[in-house]
Amino acid sequence: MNIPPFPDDVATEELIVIDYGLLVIGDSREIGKLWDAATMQGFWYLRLDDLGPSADVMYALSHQALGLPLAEKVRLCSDDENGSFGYKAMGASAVDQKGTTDITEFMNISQDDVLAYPDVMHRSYPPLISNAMVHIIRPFVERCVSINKVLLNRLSDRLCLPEGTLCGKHSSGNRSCSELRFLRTKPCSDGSQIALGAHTDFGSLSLLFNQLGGLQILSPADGTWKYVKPIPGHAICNVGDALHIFSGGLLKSCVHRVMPPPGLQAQSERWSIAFFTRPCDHVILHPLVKMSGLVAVAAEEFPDIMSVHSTAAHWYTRKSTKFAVYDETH
Ligand SMILES: O=C(O)CCC(=O)C(=O)O
Ligand SMILES: [Fe+2]
Repeated sequence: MNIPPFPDDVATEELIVIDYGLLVIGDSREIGKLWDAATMQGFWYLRLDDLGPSADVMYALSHQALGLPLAEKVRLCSDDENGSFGYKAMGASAVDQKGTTDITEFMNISQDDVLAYPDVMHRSYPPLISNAMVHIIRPFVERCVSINKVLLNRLSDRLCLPEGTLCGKHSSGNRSCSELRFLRTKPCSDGSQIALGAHTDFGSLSLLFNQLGGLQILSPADGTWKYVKPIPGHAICNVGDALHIFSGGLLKSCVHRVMPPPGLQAQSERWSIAFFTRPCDHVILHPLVKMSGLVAVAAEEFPDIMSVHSTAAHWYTRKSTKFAVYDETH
């Protein structure tokens, strides 16, 4: 794809760049950078040397999946118990108090369904997707799972939690709301139209693969919206609510949204791929104060977090319902 340049005259957030290979080998300086990013902005770039080919194949698949006729996609509207997996049409959620609706459609594919294929854990998918499960989707999902495991282990250690604590809350084999998402935003002549409303991510860690701008974060430094510029070869990573809660508020789940791509990019359709790692459904979201003195001290400052005591599945359902109707607190 010929990608028009990201403009240099829009407010853009500088994110810390972290090299995934150095995290894998336990480089202490890189782990320190991950800690700084996760505790300050909650967002960072993750440099992945071999991102290119698998992401390209996934973009092609996302074009085919969201290119299915609308009637077929509508038949895939989420009907699972947590209301997540399957299709979300453009306009299904409100982006402001007036009830203006979003202009982004999704196809969500459950991690459990991908890893268990051909068994079905939550729902089935159209042949276009199921035929790609083994050779295209599963290797990509397995790679995302292993990246997020490395990130969870490094963060778990820095939180002074017993070894493997965070990964243990995400063990595959138990049902979870973890999912792969394909997103498409149609070109929009109104640059002020919010494409996907402000939210924090509901799970633990999100990996985003973007080619065009449009993602904005509410900058923790000054509370204004700033674009995140996509960098080839890098995923954009962020902390979600579950890690914010487990860590007693130390790890930041930053508010973000999607706007139409800026500048010359506005003419293009925006495609994006996201992978969300979420705790297993039965896991209780609560600060891990008994497992880490660091978390216990941090949590004292956040009474709101101390009062959270919800399963991951319930948190997900409650947040996605709020997201659909617009609620300033989501
Ligand atoms: O498309 C993007 O860049 C972000 C999407 C997002 O924030 C989400 O799906 O939760
Ligand atoms: Fe998000």
